[in-house]
Amino acid sequence: MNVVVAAPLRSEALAAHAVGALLDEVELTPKPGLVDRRGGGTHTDMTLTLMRRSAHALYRGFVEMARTAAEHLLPDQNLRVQLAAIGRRTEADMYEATGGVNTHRGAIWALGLLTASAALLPEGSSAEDLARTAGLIARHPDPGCPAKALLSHGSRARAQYGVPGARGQAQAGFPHLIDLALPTLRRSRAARVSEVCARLDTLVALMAELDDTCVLHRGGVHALEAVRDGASRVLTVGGTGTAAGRARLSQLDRTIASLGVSPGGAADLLAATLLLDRIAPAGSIRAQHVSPAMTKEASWRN
Ligand SMILES: CC(C)(COP(=O)(O)OP(=O)(O)OC[C@H]1O[C@@H](n2cnc3c(N)ncnc32)[C@H](O)[C@@H]1O)[C@@H](O)C(=O)NCCC(=O)NCCS
Ligand SMILES: Nc1ncnc2c1ncn2[C@@H]1O[C@H](COP(=O)(O)OP(=O)(O)OP(=O)(O)O)[C@@H](O)[C@H]1O
Repeated sequence: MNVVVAAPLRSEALAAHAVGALLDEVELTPKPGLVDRRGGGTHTDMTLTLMRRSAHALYRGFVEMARTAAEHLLPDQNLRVQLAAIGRRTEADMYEATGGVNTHRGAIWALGLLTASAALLPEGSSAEDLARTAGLIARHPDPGCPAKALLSHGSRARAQYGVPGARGQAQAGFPHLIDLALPTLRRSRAARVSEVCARLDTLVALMAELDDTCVLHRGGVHALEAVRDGASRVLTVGGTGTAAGRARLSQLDRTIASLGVSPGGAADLLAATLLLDRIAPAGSIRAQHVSPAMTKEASWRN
């Protein structure tokens, strides 16, 4: 039964889910290269405590995004402008909480858009509808975008390697969430692996497919290919719920440590997947759609 929650309370509930999803992501262990319960991964400026503090600091911004979206009837340019301003204020909250470290910039973007679209659409909307509506919002121009944003690591990687990055992923309606990550999470659960393994499988599936600008800017194409190949090798032996998959995950961990890169984009999309899993009912995902990513993923399950 879907309980209809009054708009202000719903905004707070959605924001709490967004923060909860970020905490679930960071606590998940072992994640190659990323901050987890073992430590900072390949990040010298981040700890688990810092990531937790950062996630909590984003609550206010997510509430504001949800409230603003709830007041709108359409995912229009006006909403985009308002969300961008809130997004930048939320980034400032993050930097204040972390002493200037970029702990969640990509996550504010992805989870902010999804939180806003959940507030805009009726409760119980499907993950597909939430992702599509988030994409509609993201496709509007951002006139307040400061010129220095063009110097971000993601912008540079996009220009140098011609990949769509975080912006392109959102503008396309988060295809990696809908066609790959959420189906992987739910399929791994249905195969009765532990919840930790289902989430790790989801992260690894994302790492195997994503053009992650975090990896590209630190390690270039060679590193991205090594990450994707290592992640695919975990999946081809049945995922992290198997002994062989676990051994290959450890190997991937060592590869990523030696390359000194970090799959931050995959981590963001894992958190976004966990948010959709919390707020969109299971079974509402397109079951018929088969993308190349899913076909590839299906091959490791056979
Ligand atoms: C679009 C954003 C992410 C900036 O992206 P850009 O690539 O220029 O910058 P930056 O390198 O700082 O951040 C990119 C981050 O996205 C993540 N990421 C990397 N690759 C990918 C990918 N392929 N898919 C998804 N996320 C990715 C990583 O965590 C990375 O750190 C965003 O920060 C932004 O424009 N913010 C402005 C505020 C705004 O509009 N907010 C409104 C909605 S909440
Ligand atoms: N558990 C996690 N560990 C590390 N990064 C994460 C994690 N979860 C999400 N991320 C994402 O990774 C991004 C940080 O990655 P990274 O530090 O590589 O970015 P950067 O600041 O652009 O680069 P650099 O640190 O090389 O200067 C954040 O935007 C954040 O959203």
